Amino acid sequence: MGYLYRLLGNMDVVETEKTKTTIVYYSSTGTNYQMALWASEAAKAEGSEVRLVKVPETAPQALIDSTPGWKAHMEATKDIPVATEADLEWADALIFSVPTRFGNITSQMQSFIDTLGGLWFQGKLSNKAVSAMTSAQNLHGGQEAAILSLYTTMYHWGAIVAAPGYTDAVAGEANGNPYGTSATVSSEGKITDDIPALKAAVQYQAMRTLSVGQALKVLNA
Ligand SMILES: Cc1cc2nc3c(=O)[nH]c(=O)nc-3n(C[C@H](O)[C@H](O)[C@H](O)COP(=O)(O)O)c2cc1C
Repeated sequence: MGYLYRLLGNMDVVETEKTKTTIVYYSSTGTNYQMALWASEAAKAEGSEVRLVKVPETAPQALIDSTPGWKAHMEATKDIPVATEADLEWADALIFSVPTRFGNITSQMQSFIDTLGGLWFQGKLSNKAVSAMTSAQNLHGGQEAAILSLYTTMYHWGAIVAAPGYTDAVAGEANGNPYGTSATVSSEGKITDDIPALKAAVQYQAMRTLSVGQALKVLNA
């Protein structure tokens, strides 16, 4: 009863305030950056305020410098802001995009997540709508495992996972991963999926996650 009263009492928040979406990504060769960018454009088109941020790079500079695609991507995205606790606290909806590495997320993303203990302890990561996207080289290279491992953390936060499922045809057409959009990349780092279908799936996932974030604003007001 108290919960319902609070919910209804805050309905004006849903009507009047823009949804805030933070898109957090890690990318070595540009795939997850591209997906994050598509999600950012889609969220803005839906009227959301958006922050597009990358997690800090932790790999040795010598390794990056010796890998041409990695080095070029770091240079091309040097002006993208680095993710902070404040970017996560600010948002109603969080979308993550991270490569699959050995069937898991990258250590760069995990390192950033491991700095969020204080925010979690204060309850500032709860009741946010979240979803995740990934890319991998192989068609069955661990995409689902990577996304699900990230969702384990989200459940600890008390976030609300707004995975695409099969709630729309476009979500199924790009690799059919119901947990989150997954791209397939060649060893040269080029996306081998049908780009319009992949982009449509990313756009749909972004729209769905921020819509859930908008609905959850009543819990966070
Ligand atoms: C150390 C390492 C581990 C990887 N592990 C996997 C894997 O388990 N499965 C897979 O299909 N691809 C794997 N890949 C390929 C990456 O998923 C691919 O490079 C990434 O999706 C590209 O994303 P980005 O362009 O955003 O960096 C691995 C790549 C590296 C460098």
